[in-house]
Amino acid sequence: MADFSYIQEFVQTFSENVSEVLGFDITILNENGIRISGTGSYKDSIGEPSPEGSYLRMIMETKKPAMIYDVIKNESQCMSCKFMGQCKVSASIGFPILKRNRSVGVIGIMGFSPEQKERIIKNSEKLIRFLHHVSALLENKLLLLDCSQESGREAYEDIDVLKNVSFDSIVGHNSGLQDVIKKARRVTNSPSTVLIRGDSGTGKELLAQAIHYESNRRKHPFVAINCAAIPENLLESELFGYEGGAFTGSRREGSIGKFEYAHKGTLFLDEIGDMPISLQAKLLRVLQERSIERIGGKKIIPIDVRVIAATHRNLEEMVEKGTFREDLYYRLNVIPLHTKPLKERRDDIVLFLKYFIRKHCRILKINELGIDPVLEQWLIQYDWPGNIRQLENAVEYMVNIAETDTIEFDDLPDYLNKQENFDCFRRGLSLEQMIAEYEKNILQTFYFAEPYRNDKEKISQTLQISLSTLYRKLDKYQLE
Ligand SMILES: Nc1ncnc2c1ncn2[C@@H]1O[C@H](COP(=O)(O)OP(=O)(O)OP(=O)(O)O)[C@@H](O)[C@H]1O
Repeated sequence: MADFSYIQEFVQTFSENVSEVLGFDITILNENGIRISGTGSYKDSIGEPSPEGSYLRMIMETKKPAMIYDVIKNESQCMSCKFMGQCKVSASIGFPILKRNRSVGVIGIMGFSPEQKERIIKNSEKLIRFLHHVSALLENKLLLLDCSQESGREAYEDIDVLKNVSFDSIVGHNSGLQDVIKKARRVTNSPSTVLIRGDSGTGKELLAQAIHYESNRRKHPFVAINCAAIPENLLESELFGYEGGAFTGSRREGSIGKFEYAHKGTLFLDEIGDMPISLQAKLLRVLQERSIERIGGKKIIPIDVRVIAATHRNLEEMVEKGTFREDLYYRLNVIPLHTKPLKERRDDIVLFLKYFIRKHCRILKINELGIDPVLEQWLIQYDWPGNIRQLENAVEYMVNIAETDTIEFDDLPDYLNKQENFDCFRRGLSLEQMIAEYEKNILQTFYFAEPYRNDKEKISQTLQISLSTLYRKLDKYQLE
């Protein structure tokens, strides 16, 4: 479901325009009380939590608009605010932002001078009506975004894995996997950094999500960033954000980074081994000091983020070669978890096949398909280089392509065809014929491979058969 993090840029530009027209400062908080837009002095605290007990937070709770016009005397609304003594606001009107009647934020018109105070008091009704419209507009914007996300996702609606992930949504009985889950369960509520190691497509991100959604941070964002997919110069601003005008081409109003988005939640740093060494030092500082500085900014912004990092790289080797900082390695590797490749947990493949067949039949709204038992065995012994992701893609393909209510060999995708010889299964050949097929393939490969091409003596030596046997077989398979 969309929240303000999806439209932060829009909300900030909108606030600036409204502020210019009305002649007041504008600020908007999200449902966690984080400032997601602000003009004037509020601009400096975008991404930061607003003061606990502030009257804007109170509006979010009561879902009712409110006005203050004398902060010092207005005890009922400002008493519990930590910043009451230092507050420079002369008057303000706040209006809740609701989404389907649920409080998702609050917008405030803020006056500081006596003149602004007077205008707010004099025009309060009009301003409240105006804020009502703004609030409805923002609600519509979020709902529209939900719709566009939903239409892309509609087909997946019933599928467990796309709902809040839990450890129960991780498929697999394999004892190694269960040990990992057991360990992960124990550390869900700890703030300590987790480092998940494992090949691509082995469920590292899924495990990270399960840790987040089962932790006491679940109501706050799970933010993922792939350090390998973003160019070095952009990665820094993506992570830490920047102030307006921090560099050529940057947005006028600046931008908050993933660390700030993930405040109180979890930041998943995927492919951490690919993080440029120049950024590693900065990341280490953030992990140690629990605060960030935006690019071009001077302010220290405290952050409360749990970091889960993942990589398929051999970090120890990288440390030795000097391409990964040793101090960062130790800082990240506090709780190490390992996800195993499919070939080390073949006992789970049958479960995955059933799970993915069911999932994709539901997506296509067709009855659940069966699978040819010989094909099932073949899939179990197949060496899945792309792991679970590749297995799922293959199943998705087969479910789409199958013509009967059972998935057959003919339904296998071509890219699997090329890697393994299974034509023999397909045609229902006898064992003798299958062996012959296999033998022919081997001879063909050697006969045409560059270092052996036509060199029968070399081929016979390598395959440890006599030259005459080789001639006989080449003749049998008509390879000459
Ligand atoms: N145990 C599991 N149960 C169900 N689905 C799984 C499991 N493990 C992985 N998957 C699915 O396989 C796909 C790949 O998993 P994921 O993205 O978590 O892997 P990864 O190790 O983070 O991959 P990469 O390193 O390439 O980013 C996802 O669609 C995920 O939902």
